[in-house]
Amino acid sequence: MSETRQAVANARRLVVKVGSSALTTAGDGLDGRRLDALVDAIAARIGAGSQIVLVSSGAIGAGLAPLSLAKRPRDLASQQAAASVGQLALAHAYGESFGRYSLTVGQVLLTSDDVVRRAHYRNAQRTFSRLLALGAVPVVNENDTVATEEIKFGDNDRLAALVAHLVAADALVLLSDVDGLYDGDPRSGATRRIDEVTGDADVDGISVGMSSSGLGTGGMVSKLAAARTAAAAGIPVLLAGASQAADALTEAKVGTAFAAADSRLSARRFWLGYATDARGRLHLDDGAVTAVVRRRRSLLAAGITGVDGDFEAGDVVDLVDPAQRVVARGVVAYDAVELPALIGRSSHQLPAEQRREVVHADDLVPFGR
Ligand SMILES: Nc1ncnc2c1ncn2[C@@H]1O[C@H](COP(=O)(O)OP(=O)(O)O)[C@@H](O)[C@H]1O
Ligand SMILES: N[C@@H](CCC(=O)OP(=O)(O)O)C(=O)O
Repeated sequence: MSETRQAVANARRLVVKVGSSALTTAGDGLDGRRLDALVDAIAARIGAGSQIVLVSSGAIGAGLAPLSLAKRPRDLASQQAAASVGQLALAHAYGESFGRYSLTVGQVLLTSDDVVRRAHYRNAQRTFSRLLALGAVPVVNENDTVATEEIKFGDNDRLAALVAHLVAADALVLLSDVDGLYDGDPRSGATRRIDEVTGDADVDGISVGMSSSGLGTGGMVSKLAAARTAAAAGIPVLLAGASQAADALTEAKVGTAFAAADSRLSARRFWLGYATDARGRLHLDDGAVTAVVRRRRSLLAAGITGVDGDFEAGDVVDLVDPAQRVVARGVVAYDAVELPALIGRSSHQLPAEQRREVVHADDLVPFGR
């Protein structure tokens, strides 16, 4: 068995994420039978000595039927109303289901602010560690009723990866309605499941699509991004079907395994690269991409071809290559309004006070491995 699968099978602390499509059905809401089967698998792993943090989607899906909504609404306010009703049903269902094993659950609702702001981050960390020390199972979801468009995590796959970092998990298990990552969108015809992903090269060129169930949000795109985030934090990931939860949580021989990166990013670089959102974009020419990504150099004004966004010095920006791919992220040293006069010019053409790097190498996280 691969080292990654072994690491998942042996992990002492795991984050398990389950998607809406694995727990709810559009017309009928929460599916108690599937929820119980998931809880059976988690309780067995806890019984075998592991600690588990459960990140569960499904609040919006569970709130539809009680509010007589036929399908997931599109507007934020109705989604938030559905989440408000559904989260209560979800928490109640987990309480009852884990109760069959005399396990107590604790609800943790988070917004991205809670991960980005240091004081909130530390508080959440303390709560998780105390819940686990007391033998409770933390059940996490995004705090949908207060999260506005800009502060929404966007999807619980990303939330799960950030929580895995926050609780220093040894493994992340993503459970969905699909039994792994396929080399093309399974809806588009013959495709093959990928067994193991060791780096970006293994997933380059495969077609990943959005959710098919109408209940999930991120589809495979967000699962791949979450796996990359966890890998950067040094955490191995297993992506499998929720119906395979029992196998995934014992021998970990099912689904797609994503290896953790060899070197774990420091907490600050992890935050910079993965936990925050960028406030703007700097477009780089090929020479600057090579300097920044391969040679780990600072970004100078000479290699920048364009600027988007209304950011200030100290904000986080994405660095984009000529093919429009985000190749790195970093803290910018100038306000957006200052840059147009500097870009494309080499240092000796600039006044002394504008010769500093646009993004210093110490404040830069290149992507791709
Ligand atoms: N390359 C791919 N491999 C596997 N699934 C894919 C791929 N591309 C798109 N998908 C779709 O992504 C869906 C899972 O995402 P989603 O519905 O958001 O799940 P969840 O609710 O578990 O977060 C699958 O049901 C599948 O239709
Ligand atoms: N917070 C939302 C879930 C958002 C979400 O990411 O859903 P999914 O893609 O099914 O994991 C809810 O509970 O409905």
